[in-house]
Amino acid sequence: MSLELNEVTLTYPDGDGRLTALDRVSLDVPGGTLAAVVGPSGSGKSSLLAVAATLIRPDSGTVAVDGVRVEGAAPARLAELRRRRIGIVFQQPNLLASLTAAEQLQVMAQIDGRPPRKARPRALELLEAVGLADLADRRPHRLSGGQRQRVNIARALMNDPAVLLVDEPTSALDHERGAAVIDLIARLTREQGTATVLVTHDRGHLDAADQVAEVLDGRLTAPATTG
Ligand SMILES: Nc1ncnc2c1ncn2[C@@H]1O[C@H](COP(=O)(O)OP(=O)(O)OP(=O)(O)O)[C@@H](O)[C@H]1O
Repeated sequence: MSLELNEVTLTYPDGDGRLTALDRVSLDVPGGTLAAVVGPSGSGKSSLLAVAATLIRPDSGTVAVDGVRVEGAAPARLAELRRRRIGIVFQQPNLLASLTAAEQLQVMAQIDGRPPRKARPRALELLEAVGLADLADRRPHRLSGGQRQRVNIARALMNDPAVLLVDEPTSALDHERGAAVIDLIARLTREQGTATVLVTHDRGHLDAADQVAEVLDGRLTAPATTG
């Protein structure tokens, strides 16, 4: 399990010219490793995650998810790669109001063509891993913000992804709950063996990371290994 970006450049149309959002960015995240990417607003963090998630194709450079090269892959192959090998945790949990916590996870199996009922044991196991074993049958309106974010994280792990991409998961949480969510992501990264990229603008969250890279104007500093 790994994520590798090599010399990735991404530009967007900008008036008559192009704006360079990522400038020859390289990042190598082995399985079981948490890489934090920090940087100010507009520096390119979301663009980096979108490229790693295979949602945007870069202008140049290569991306490999779990050893599978993304360039030139047919759209159907990319969709399968996203479904099976990539877990994404967005800032906002975006849970479905009518489903219980366990069902939010089971639906991921259904999307992947597997019977949701058979996926229930794995859903309950993951809810236990994120500390929500007792709340599996609650709907989102009866969960706190931190609990919803935990469901969101467990859901991203439902299809056993090789790569876990996490975008500012603590923006809606107070500092203490935010720190607990980051510690949880670090622990799950080790337990599940995912290659995890965590994007944050909050430097208070970096202790839990194995690598820290800073992005400034689309350029990434070489990741420093922490701890
Ligand atoms: N779809 C787009 N079209 C044109 N320009 C874009 C687009 N998306 C992002 N940009 C520009 O690319 C640059 C990088 O944006 P990006 O969203 O990746 O930064 P970010 O670090 O994630 O910012 P934030 O922390 O505010 O989310 C910015 O200058 C932004 O304005």
